[in-house]
Amino acid sequence: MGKIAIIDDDAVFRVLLAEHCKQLGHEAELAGTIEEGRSVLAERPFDLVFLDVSLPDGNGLDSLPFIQGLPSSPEVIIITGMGDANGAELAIKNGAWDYLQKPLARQEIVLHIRRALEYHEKKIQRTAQISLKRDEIVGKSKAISACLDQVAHCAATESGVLITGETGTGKELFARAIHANSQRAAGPFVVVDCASLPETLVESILFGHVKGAFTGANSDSKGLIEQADGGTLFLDEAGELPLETQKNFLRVLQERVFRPVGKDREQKSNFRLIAATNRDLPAMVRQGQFRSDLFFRLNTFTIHLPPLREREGDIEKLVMSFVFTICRRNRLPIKGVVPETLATLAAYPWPGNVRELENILERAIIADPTDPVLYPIHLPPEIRLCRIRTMVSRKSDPSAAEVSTADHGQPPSFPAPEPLPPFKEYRRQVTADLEVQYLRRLLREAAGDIARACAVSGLSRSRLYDLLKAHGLGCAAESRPE
Ligand SMILES: Nc1ncnc2c1ncn2[C@@H]1O[C@H](COP(=O)(O)OP(=O)(O)OP(=O)(O)O)[C@@H](O)[C@H]1O
Repeated sequence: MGKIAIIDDDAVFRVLLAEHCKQLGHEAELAGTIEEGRSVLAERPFDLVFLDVSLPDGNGLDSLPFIQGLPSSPEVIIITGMGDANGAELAIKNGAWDYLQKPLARQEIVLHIRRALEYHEKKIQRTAQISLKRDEIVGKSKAISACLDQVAHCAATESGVLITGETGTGKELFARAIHANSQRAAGPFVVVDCASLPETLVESILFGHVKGAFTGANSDSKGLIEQADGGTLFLDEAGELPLETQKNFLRVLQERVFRPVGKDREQKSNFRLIAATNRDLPAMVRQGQFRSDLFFRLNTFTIHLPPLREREGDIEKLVMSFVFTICRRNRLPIKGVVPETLATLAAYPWPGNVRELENILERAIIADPTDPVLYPIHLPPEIRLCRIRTMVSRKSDPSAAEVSTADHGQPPSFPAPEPLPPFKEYRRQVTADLEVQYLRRLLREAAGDIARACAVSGLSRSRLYDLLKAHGLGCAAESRPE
């Protein structure tokens, strides 16, 4: 017996659909708005959700990520009264089970319910069977958990996988996780970096060559495709594959045979293909830069890795993990990280994603290896200024702050987007923030000894007290000597 939720503002349709569900032996819960639907779904686990697109309080499609992020991971069937090809495409791309248009015949509904529930049951069993090895993948956000579910699903199959996502989001890491959790784990994982294949040697690198095939071929050489026999071939930056090589590669994918340069016989290689790209392959297909037949071969199952700025709560976990490994690697005591540093890192949009975060932390740690704590002052100015900019714009216009933190992955650029605060206010905020950071570090290094703090900073005692008072730091104001 399945548990089905129906979210639709058409009361007659809702009740009729619920009747059909009950006749099939399933339970049905009803909701007429997105808000009602969310509270129904939050109360207990569901296997299947019928979701209307136009609801009185918004577009049902916007709730897809919420529904798919639920622990029971229900299948979703989108229903609508109006034909909406774009909405249908969006729904399917976002993992909806199907997209149906009213009016619906009973038989059609019955078939969809049966299929979706069958699939859901198998999915749950499979996920329970696979306990994913994910040692190196840090993060627990809904967005990344959904990707890990897909990794578990792919690892249990032999199908090709296309991993998409911005640079540095972890495409290779996820490809390795699929391999490590698959039946081919004991076999090789061979990386083809399509972006750095020298044009004249592409065939030889991929397919291998025999001795004497060309000038400089002094011995037989195995190509990457042969090396991947029994394991996984990872085609990194697949969008960079030259058109001529795409044609040859297609044949290898269709038949799993290849011919080394200079050899007259074809050879077989039993490999599983995983490809990755940060390019928009469908657009490249439209522009004639990527073969559509190859694209359809690669695109059997797609995992889209979200950018770091969309993984809520993961930055903190990644920072802790990287600080630990970087300190270990450099034989340093493990540094502490103050909340202000985490807040500063969380406010930055990370166009280079996890790789950029790792590099920034490495630089920050190495730059001041003796300090046992990582403060915002250790971070590059563009990252610190990003948070300050957000705080300033939030003060001058609360709605503008939302916009500036989302920032769509663009590196921070100045001048800041509208509304720009008056220069004086902006400068005051920036200066105040830097002063606070400086004073905190000064007090810590001087271990609270004001005379020492004055000596280190070059500030007079009264100026130091004024600054501490202005920023509300410690009880210095009360203990100030007259
Ligand atoms: N979730 C994660 N947890 C821990 N480390 C991660 C995570 N995601 C990425 N990394 C690390 O970030 C770096 C970049 O990852 P990776 O090379 O897999 O990204 P990519 O998407 O393939 O990048 P590109 O598109 O530039 O090739 C690696 O050092 C990887 O270990």
